[in-house]
Amino acid sequence: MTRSINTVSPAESTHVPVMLPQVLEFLKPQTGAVYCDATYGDGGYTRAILDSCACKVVAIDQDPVAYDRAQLVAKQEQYKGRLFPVLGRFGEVDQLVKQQLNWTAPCFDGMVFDIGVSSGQIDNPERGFSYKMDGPLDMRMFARGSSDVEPHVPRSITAYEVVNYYSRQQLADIIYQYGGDRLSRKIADAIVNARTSQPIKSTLALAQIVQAACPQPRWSRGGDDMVRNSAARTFQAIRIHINDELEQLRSALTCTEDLLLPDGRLVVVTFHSLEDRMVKNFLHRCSGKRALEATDRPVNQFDLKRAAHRRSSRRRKHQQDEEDDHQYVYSEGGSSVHAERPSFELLNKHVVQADDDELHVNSRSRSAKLRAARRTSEEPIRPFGKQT
Ligand SMILES: C[S@@+](CC[C@H](N)C(=O)[O-])C[C@H]1O[C@@H](n2cnc3c(N)ncnc32)[C@H](O)[C@@H]1O
Repeated sequence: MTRSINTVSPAESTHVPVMLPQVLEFLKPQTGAVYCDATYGDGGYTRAILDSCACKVVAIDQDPVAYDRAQLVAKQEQYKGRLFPVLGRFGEVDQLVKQQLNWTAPCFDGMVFDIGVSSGQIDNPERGFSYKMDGPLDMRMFARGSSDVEPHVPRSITAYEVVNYYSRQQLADIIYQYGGDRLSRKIADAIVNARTSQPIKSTLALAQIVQAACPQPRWSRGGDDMVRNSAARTFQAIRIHINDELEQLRSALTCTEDLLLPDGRLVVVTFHSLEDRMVKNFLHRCSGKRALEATDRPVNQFDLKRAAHRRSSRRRKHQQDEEDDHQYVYSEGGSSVHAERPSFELLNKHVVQADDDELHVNSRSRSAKLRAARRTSEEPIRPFGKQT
């Protein structure tokens, strides 16, 4: 297999940063300050932060290709001594900072997260993220490709293993939970039936199986890929599962309370309703706002027509929130300190979304949601429990 991804240069950058002006507006970079870009990707945010004033940036990415790219950028004259690339997962950002930089918390004046995949990852068929281009079923963000063994990144299953070895029920659960596809059982059936004759080896083979199981209804033509295309949703679901994306975010949010200096700013851009809900919940609890009411919860955008199902899933979510609340009250000894001594102050009352101009030039920004907050000087609240 040819592997053009091994050689990178800063000029190869293909990712158009989402809501960049808004990110800078909320982060407010200051001369002499130190920021953490927890999702370096193609470096769009990092370069903009560094270009805005004489500050420093710690740039984290779990993708070795992004890390290599960051190292090249760090050698450029204008960024020398100001950009610190770190290879690793943002869910362990506290450990990365301690072990790789030898810094102690709190150490950041601002942290920014741009959750998800970069265009560079999607557009490289060898990474296996795209249902539109043929490639191996990989989808690991923390490896260069399925044929690589990286000594310094975690070993994990690939999409090949998920698709060919997971049970029908496991597949249906993943596709429903992370892809929001109400036809998840039908898709899981189609995958299990197809693999009885021979293993499913490529992205296009998987996409064809899913699309054949759920042909695109005529009413759904046009609009967002995620809304109209079952293959897009199935690929997203498998990617989220393989890269443990929700758990990574949950753990990273908890780390921000320890790593941000008083007055430090947190900016998070998400592309999935489950992620946005997690960020909203975290910031609301840390800022002393009530936990989300059942009616506030983002409903699964793909399930709008299924009211009955929605009601039962709300009941499940409500139960989950009650469990979270219980855990919180338990860890804080039953007092409601979060309301009196909030660790964050919200910077935007309503979620920020891309404006029409950006939507026009970057369709990827359609589902992006930005939330921002300022760290107070109060003790961490850790609404998701303590870091282990
Ligand atoms: C949407 S891109 C970021 C794009 C970047 N803001 C830019 O302007 O170029 C997301 C990046 O985050 C990385 N990423 C995703 N999950 C991660 C995790 N848990 N730890 C570290 N990096 C992660 C991906 O590898 C990808 O490069």
